[in-house]
Amino acid sequence: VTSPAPDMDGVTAALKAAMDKGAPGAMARFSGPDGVRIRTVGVRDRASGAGMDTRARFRIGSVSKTFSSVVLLQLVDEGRLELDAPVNRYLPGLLPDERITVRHLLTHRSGLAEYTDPMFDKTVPGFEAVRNRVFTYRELVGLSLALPRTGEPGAAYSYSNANFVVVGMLIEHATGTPVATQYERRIIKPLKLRHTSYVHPKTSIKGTHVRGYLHPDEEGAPLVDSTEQTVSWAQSAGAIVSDPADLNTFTSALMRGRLLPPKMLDAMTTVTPTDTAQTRFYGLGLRRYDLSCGTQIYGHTGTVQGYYTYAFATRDGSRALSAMANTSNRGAVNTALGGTLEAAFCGKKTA
Ligand SMILES: CC1(C)S[C@@H]2[C@H](NC(=O)CCCC[C@H](NC(=O)C[NH3+])C(=O)[O-])C(=O)N2[C@H]1C(=O)[O-]
Repeated sequence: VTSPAPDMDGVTAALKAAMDKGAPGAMARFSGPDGVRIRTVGVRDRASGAGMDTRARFRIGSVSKTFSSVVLLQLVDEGRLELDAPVNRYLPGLLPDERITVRHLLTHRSGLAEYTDPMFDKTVPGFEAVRNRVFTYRELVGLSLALPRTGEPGAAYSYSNANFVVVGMLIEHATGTPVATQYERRIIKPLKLRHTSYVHPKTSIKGTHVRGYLHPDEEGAPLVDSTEQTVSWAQSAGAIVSDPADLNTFTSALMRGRLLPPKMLDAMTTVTPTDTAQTRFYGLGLRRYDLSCGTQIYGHTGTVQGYYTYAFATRDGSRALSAMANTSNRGAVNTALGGTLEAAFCGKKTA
């Protein structure tokens, strides 16, 4: 079955809509059987006026969770961790409930509370309070445990960065190395992701990069340049830097089975619904979106101060799209940017 050609006019329209809603710029890169298509709108740097550029790096936020999930699932495949083992078997005393398992973390069903809700309740003050801070994993887990749990282990999906902070702790416990080493050895080097890095707690982004701009809560207040930050509030839940080409390489390679053996990839892509409409699903550190044309795409979304990201591929890895807009705290921008997915994977709408 031949797949539909991407509707790149539709992708451009979605990027322009993201700008209309408040993004200084946006970009998308599609990789498919007929090659690569790129589109850019607006600027990657408001001060210099430098145009958006698909060779520029940016913060991918929670797309990092899929990188962390791949490393953890490789460790499971190597017999060094067990998916259905209690987290406390590996990290004694860390969590107050022995029933919370490794799988509960990867599916956001642990009941661990989302500490970024209070942290970023006031968007700019919250960001300024942490942008140069360096947290330990245990401090972040402590912030979550200070809040009421969201449910019983295994009961309901409730997204929390805390889950993937603990995933980072498990990776470091099982390997005796920092997560950065594992990303490099297991994903970045094998896939030759030359513009992907985990530089926590450094605040700068090396090479050509996109500057990110945070919308304050107060309507009409000037944008805040949020490019430089440690992202220590997220770490293994959101601190990776990458670019569109590397993200497409990553999602395609993952779906083609280059990072995980078939049974582990099947486990990762076994999903449950996260919305009542049953078009949004979550597996093990991986989202599945069911598009209007029947195509199912797998990947992750990201929201980090100044950057919205989508990084998805088809189940056979033959088609991939990554899209980014350099603003955040502006839901309408995120929604508009999401329009690139339907255009890219479903092609031109027939009348
Ligand atoms: C589930 C999400 C959306 S939130 C989660 C993670 N990002 C964060 O936890 C940061 C949230 C605050 C970001 C900030 N918002 C505020 O400060 C609002 N007061 C902004 O918009 O820059 C990520 O990335 N994930 C997204 C994901 O997985 O798509």
